[in-house]
Amino acid sequence: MTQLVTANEMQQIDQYTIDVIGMPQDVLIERAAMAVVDVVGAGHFDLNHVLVLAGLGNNGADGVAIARLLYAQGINVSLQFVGNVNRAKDSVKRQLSIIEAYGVVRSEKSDFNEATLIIDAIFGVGLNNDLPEGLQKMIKAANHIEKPVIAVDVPTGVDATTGEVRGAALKAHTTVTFGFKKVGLTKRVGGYLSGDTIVKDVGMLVPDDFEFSLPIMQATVTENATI
Ligand SMILES: NC(=O)C1=CN([C@@H]2O[C@H](COP(=O)(O)OP(=O)(O)OC[C@H]3O[C@@H](n4cnc5c(N)ncnc54)[C@H](OP(=O)(O)O)[C@@H]3O)[C@@H](O)[C@H]2O)[C@@H](O)CC1
Ligand SMILES: [K+]
Repeated sequence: MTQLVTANEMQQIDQYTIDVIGMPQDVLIERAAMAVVDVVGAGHFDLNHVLVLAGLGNNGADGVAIARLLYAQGINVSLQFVGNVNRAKDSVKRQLSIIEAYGVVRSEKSDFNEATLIIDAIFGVGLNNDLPEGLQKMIKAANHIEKPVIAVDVPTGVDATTGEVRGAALKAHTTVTFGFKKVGLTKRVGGYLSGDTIVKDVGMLVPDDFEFSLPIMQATVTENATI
């Protein structure tokens, strides 16, 4: 039984948790990062060279925190910031200043070929337009060499509500999504590109009077194999 949410509903829940409950945003980001690091370390991926792609919003903040945690575990990780770092949100800038102290390698170009695993933390539920041309090209190149990708919250380029692709989208082996399963991960191309989707609780709270607009998704047939 999975409650599905739209991107907007997830953002409302995020904001309620931070603004009303008073949960610090950096705590949510750290818990999101730890949730992804758990999946990275679960033994299904070659961690010889992990490449984290981080964007300029909170999805990117998750990515920078993930790079820091992997580095602290002694994993060979490099961080590529995607976008104009001057336009990055404060949450990302805080993570970038913390990671400076750890000495994590920052890679400017996409060294996809050396990477054995890509962590996609470019865009999440805040995607609100088609991706910029340059990023579309990068994503198509990454999909072409078929490196395993773990998507943070939503595969970059997938609309978390409609499941449509906004110009181009990374194909994920696994998507670690926070709080609730975004409906865009279950339908149209989004359902295919998200790969195995794991929902992880990061401590978000739902207002008592919150009205979900979507039904609770019955478990898929395979999950009901006993019937
Ligand atoms: N909130 C929380 O507490 C928690 C959030 N969490 C994480 O935050 C993620 C949501 O973060 P987010 O809202 O910052 O949006 P995100 O997806 O990072 O996009 C970044 C910015 O990019 C921009 N942009 C959008 N589309 C664009 C395009 N096509 N081309 C170019 N630019 C584009 C747009 O900026 P704008 O254009 O609106 O100025 C947008 O703001 C969520 O998925 C989860 O991973 C977790 O840590 C748990 C706690
Ligand atoms: K992402």
